[in-house]
Amino acid sequence: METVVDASTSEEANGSAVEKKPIVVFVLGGPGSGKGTQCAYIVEHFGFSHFSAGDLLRAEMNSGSENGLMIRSMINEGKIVPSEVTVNLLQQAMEESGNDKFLIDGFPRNEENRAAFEAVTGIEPAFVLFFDCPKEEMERRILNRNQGREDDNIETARKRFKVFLESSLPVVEYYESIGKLQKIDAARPIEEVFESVKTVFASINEKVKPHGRAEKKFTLLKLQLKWKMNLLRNGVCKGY
Ligand SMILES: Nc1ncnc2c1ncn2[C@@H]1O[C@H](COP(=O)(O)OP(=O)(O)OP(=O)(O)O)[C@@H](O)[C@H]1O
Ligand SMILES: O=c1ccn([C@@H]2O[C@H](COP(=O)(O)O)[C@@H](O)[C@H]2O)c(=O)[nH]1
Ligand SMILES: [Mg+2]
Repeated sequence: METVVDASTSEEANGSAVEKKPIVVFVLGGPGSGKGTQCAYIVEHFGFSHFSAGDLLRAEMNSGSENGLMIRSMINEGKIVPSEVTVNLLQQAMEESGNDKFLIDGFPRNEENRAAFEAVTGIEPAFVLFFDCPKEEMERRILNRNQGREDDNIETARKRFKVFLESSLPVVEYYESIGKLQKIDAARPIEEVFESVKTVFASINEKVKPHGRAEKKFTLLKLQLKWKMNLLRNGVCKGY
């Protein structure tokens, strides 16, 4: 597996810094594999902002927005919500965070998601964490979660798992093929899983050093401008 390359510290041959891009880490894994749990620890230790695409969609669903009914029906069927909706929510959350280091949890879910995020934001992940967990263990965790999620029932869990195998695993395999995948054995107790996660982040920590305050603000302004230009150029998201 190739070592992680961080987009934020690219330098020209003469050593002068060119562009500081936001640092994005995608966090993938089957339903109930422990993505949200581990992200909370990563935030605490490594100063990232964490955005779960599923959480953003559930908030949008409950906000009374025009997409609410569509999102509810997709979530209850374990289906993948159209990219323009999810990318829009992620982009908004990233802009509003004031941070420039992001953990994007549960996204991209399929190839279309992956391509849309890249086309709209111009950002590729520094690396991708993949929580690898057996189906039976994921099922057990979902059914014991008890957080009032409408999709935490055996019927929807199985649909989500099928969609994960058919649509999300190919994305995981894509990142493996380009050397960006960091695979973690997620079947172990939470603390043990986090030990492995820590090792991954510690080994790339030098490369993902936090930007200074002024630098951070400048990065975000450039980011917003770039997104707007990408939209004008590509028109990827019909909803804008
Ligand atoms: N390593 C672990 N061992 C045992 N239980 C765990 C572990 N990690 C997480 N859990 C528990 O399993 C449940 C699912 O975890 P979590 O919500 O983090 O998964 P997720 O990957 O975000 O799921 P989803 O894709 O459905 O959002 C939670 O109740 C959590 O406390
Ligand atoms: O990028 C995404 C993320 C999620 N969904 C939908 O939400 C549910 C729940 O997602 P969790 O990651 O388990 O919170 C998922 O089954 C999808 O229906 C999505 O469409 N796109
Ligand atoms: Mg989650």
